[in-house]
Amino acid sequence: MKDSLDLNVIRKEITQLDQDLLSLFAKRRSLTLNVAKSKAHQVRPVRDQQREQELLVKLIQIGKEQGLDAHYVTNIFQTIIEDSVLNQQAYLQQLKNPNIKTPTVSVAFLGDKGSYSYLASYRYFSRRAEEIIEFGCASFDDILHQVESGNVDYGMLPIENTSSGSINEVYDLLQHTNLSIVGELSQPIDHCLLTSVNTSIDKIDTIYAHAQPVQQCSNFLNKQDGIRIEYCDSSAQAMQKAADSKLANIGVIGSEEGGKLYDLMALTKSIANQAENHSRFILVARKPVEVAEQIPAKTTLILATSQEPGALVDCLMVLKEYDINMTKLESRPIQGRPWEEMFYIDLEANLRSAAMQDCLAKLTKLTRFIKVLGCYASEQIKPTNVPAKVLAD
Ligand SMILES: O=C(O)C(=O)C[C@]1(C(=O)O)C=C[C@@H](O)C=C1
Repeated sequence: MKDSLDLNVIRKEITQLDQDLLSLFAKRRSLTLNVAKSKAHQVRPVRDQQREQELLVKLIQIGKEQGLDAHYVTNIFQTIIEDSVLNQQAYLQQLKNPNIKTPTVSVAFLGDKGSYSYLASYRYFSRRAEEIIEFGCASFDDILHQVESGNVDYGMLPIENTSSGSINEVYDLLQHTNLSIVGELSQPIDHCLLTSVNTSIDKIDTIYAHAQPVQQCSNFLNKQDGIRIEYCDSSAQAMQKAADSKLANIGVIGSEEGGKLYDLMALTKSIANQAENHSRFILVARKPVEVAEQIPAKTTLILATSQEPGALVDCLMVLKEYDINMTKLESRPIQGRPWEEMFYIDLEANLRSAAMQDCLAKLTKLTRFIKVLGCYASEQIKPTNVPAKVLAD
């Protein structure tokens, strides 16, 4: 057979090319770190969407000349740029907060190895620490307790999901903690039906799962006749139980990545009701952090208004006055005070900015209770759009 059609020869060449690509990605990363150093010096924002758009348009044009379609090129480079922005942000945050502990951090999260919170912890600290001391917990309450008592440095908590909404238990716990929110992370969640042995869907009669994934995969589960759900405290516990069973009738809901840690295989992928399923996590610590001026910041407040008509509207009007965008408004009952609500508000603002300080002073006058839960770097990086004409041409 000609060398050009020999599978082993072709694969060897592909492997080499992929390794060359990795070296180029690493080289690009170190260049963007120099960009961050330069921006730290000049106090220029990390994000420059005009530059991103010019870059994407140029790359699409060059890609087309080499037979690569515009969407493929856009997807690849949006991912590369997102990584660049997050890396630069992590670097600038380290510079702004020299007391942040590295290279070893201890993190408490829900569940054990392979849980979504475990994966989120590793993802968040992959840019910030060299080693993670894992501390799996059985409840959200325990996570906060471990951080409050100084047993661990950080706690990773899921706060909302694009298909099942807010995680009320976490909001309620935040009312009573002295911890600060110091970071956030948006993690894609791809629920799969995993099994410990090679089997088929018609043989499955029991599924182990945590309540959240069950809610998020209700359409898939409702279509499976005669299946019993056995609720577990976390996805990790569910995966461990399924792995121990080694039975063809047992399935478990979890991520493919987490399942691999338990030697589980994906029988059916992407079983969530919504194809785009993301969870937002918050990271809590005993001390607050400062957010560098070059980075988009978020500030989270909790407040209770008076019981008069329009009291919340008055607060929202203050945000309008200072042109501060609100990305989330959640209300939760105040424990022990029937029909009274505590409001949780996420704002696109740096706590240290003059606008946010003035806004806070006005809100304090308008509310019965107000507390800053934290100010942290926003990690929700919206991709820069390429003009439709460029994609279509
Ligand atoms: O060129 C810059 O200013 C960069 O920060 C680098 C980079 C990139 O990775 O290409 C990243 C973020 C900016 O929004 C634009 C471009």
